[in-house]
Amino acid sequence: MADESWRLPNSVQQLASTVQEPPSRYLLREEEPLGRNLAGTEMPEPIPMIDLGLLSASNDADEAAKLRSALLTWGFFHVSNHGMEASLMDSVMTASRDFFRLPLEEKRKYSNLIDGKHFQIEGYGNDQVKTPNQRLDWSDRLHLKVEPEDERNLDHWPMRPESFRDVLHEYTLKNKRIKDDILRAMARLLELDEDCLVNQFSDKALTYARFNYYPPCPRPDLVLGIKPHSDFFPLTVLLMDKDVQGLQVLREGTWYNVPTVSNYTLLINVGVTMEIMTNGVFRGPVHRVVTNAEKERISVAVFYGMDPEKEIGPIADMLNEEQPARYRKMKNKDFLVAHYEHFTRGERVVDSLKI
Ligand SMILES: O=C(O)CCC(=O)C(=O)O
Ligand SMILES: [Fe+2]
Repeated sequence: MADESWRLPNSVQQLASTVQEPPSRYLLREEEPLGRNLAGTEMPEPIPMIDLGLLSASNDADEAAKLRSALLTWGFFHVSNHGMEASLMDSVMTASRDFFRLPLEEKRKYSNLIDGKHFQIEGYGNDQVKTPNQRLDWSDRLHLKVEPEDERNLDHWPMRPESFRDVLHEYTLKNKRIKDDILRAMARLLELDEDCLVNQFSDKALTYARFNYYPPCPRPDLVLGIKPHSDFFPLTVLLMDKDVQGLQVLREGTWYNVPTVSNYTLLINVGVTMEIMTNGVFRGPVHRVVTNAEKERISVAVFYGMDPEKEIGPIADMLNEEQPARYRKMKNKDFLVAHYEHFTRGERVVDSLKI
């Protein structure tokens, strides 16, 4: 029988503690479409910081202008004054760190491989490996469905550290309000009805949390923590490691380093579904994560998606004769499958939907 062991990736955390050189499957190749220079460039101006409390309470014109500029240039923005307690943000980071510190056999209880073989989206592990020469990312992750709440697969929710489940539940509740405030502000910028974007997310809408763990890497010049991608779901709320930089954003052909933030802000970005809904006005930025030779890095992303049965397409109120639809419609769940196909090849699914 053919050797299929290439389908089963290692825990990168374990690899990092045992090898001097990353195996060749992790190394960037010369023909890398977006370049092999991983150093990144300093941003010409920082990603805007939006005072969400001010923006939500009074639709403050300066904050709205900053949000518009952030969405049109970076596709990313920081939010402060968002109402989430600093202590909760610390607890999320601590629970994540404690989870990844558990022995491998404990983490594997939540594996994303059924019977150690068949890939599923939820659980602890790595990307699906589809071909023997697929380049692999230098990270492990835990990916969990958090909403709809009655569809949570608690089998995948860690029992250790003990606080993990409660902390994630609490974090999800607090994040939801932040997401709605942001969506309302974005709808106002588009001169849509204020609830137009919020209403795209029904009670069947999917929300996933993804805990990313990037171990130290002996070759940060040749290995990526996460390959270039645009997020799929309309909105991502990211809690970044306060001490270790790693995220890079692509803008007009240049990779920019996103500096760490020491205060309790959240980093928000839009994804390709938002790009389609807004008919290409708010574009899902391409980003990637580089590794660090000495330090581990952790991030926690919450991805806000839609009902899988819903059809995704440009919002009707945004279309007219001058602005015809630029993207085909597609059922969300079919779109998600197409996204993962493109993702493992390092391509953007949204480009395949352009009319
Ligand atoms: O680790 C980060 O800063 C970004 C992670 C990311 O891009 C993702 O999980 O989609
Ligand atoms: Fe991402």
